[in-house]
Amino acid sequence: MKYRNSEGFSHAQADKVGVLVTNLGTPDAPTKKALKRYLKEFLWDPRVVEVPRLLWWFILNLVILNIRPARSAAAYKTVWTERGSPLLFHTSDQADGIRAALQQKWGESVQVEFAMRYGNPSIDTTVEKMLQGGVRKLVVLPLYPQYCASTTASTFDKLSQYLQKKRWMPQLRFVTQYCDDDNYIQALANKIQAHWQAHGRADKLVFSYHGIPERYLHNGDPYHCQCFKTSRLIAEKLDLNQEQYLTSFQSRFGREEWLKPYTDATLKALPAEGVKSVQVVCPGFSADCLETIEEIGVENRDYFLEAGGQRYEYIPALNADNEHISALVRLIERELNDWLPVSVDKRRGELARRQSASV
Ligand SMILES: C=CC1=C(C)c2cc3[nH]c(cc4nc(cc5[nH]c(cc1n2)c(C)c5CCC(=O)O)C(CCC(=O)O)=C4C)c(C)c3C=C
Ligand SMILES: [Fe+2]
Ligand SMILES: [Fe+2]
Repeated sequence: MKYRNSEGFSHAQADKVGVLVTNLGTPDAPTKKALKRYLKEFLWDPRVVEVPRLLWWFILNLVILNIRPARSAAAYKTVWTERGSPLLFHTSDQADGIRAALQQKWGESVQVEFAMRYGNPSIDTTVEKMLQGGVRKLVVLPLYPQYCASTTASTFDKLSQYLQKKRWMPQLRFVTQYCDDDNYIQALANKIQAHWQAHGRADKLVFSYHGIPERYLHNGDPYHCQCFKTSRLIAEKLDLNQEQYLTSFQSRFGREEWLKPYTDATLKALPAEGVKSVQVVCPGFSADCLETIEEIGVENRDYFLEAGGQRYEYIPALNADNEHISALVRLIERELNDWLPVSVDKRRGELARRQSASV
């Protein structure tokens, strides 16, 4: 059979609205074997590495997958927790927070789940579960504030590949970016301000984003512009002038040129320019993960201090902070509003009004 049927479908089942939040994905364990599986899936995605397939097959399978898994596993071991990978448990907590807020308003008519683009829980199994549960309308929010083909569009590819196999696909809304969403910007500005209150200010605030090959920018990817926009909007909220902050790009991979300035080179150069203290924040990462905890929290700290810097602080990601959850909920509600019946709150209010009118 070509298409997958909706097994167990009953005409009496109530329709639901689904909310799927996604992130990149992470290995199942900090081991060489798990890393090999994860990196193979991730780096074989043509949205991530835009290199002719045959050439890339040889480089990936004969070189990278023989070297990188052991190195990456060692790095993942340093950030692994009792709850597993930080990216996984933060995303799970975010979904819990969003579910609690939405179900308080709309009850069981909303189903909230999270999934990962690579690895587990997969988009396929999660969406299948939602459709089985009666979800007929689906909002997808990839937790990438800035649009990038390598992340956002790749998530859409994976979802649509799955839906292509389904007989009955849901009505779909897909959030492609929220780099300038006022609630997200405000949440980040407040997080920085709270850090200043606890620790004082530094000479410079560094906004560090995950990099991509510079070639992708020249081919029309808006990611670079959206990163600069996010930095500018946060800086405006904080009343910072151009001397007080900068934007840079981290996590380079491979030999070609990536977006510049590079975070590591910048942090190595700043002390010689008289910048002795920095605070680094990563607005593109909605959850702390290997790239923030280890690369920014440890590796880049060493570069800065070894180059003569005196004080280095990493300001954590928004993770499952209340303000982040409310910002994401408001983002989702914008997509949901005309899909849902009157909310439980409104219904309760209406009932109370009717009861008091009849007394
Ligand atoms: C060609 C390679 C890569 C591109 C392009 C890329 C873009 C990109 N990635 C993120 C977010 C994350 N990346 C993470 C890890 C990670 N990224 C790459 C490579 C590319 N990323 C690799 C090989 C890895 C694995 C780690 C390693 O081996 O060094 C993570 C962390 C995942 C975790 O488990 O903690 C995130 C998050 C964005 C936003 C992005 C483009 C904008
Ligand atoms: Fe990455
Ligand atoms: Fe740009």
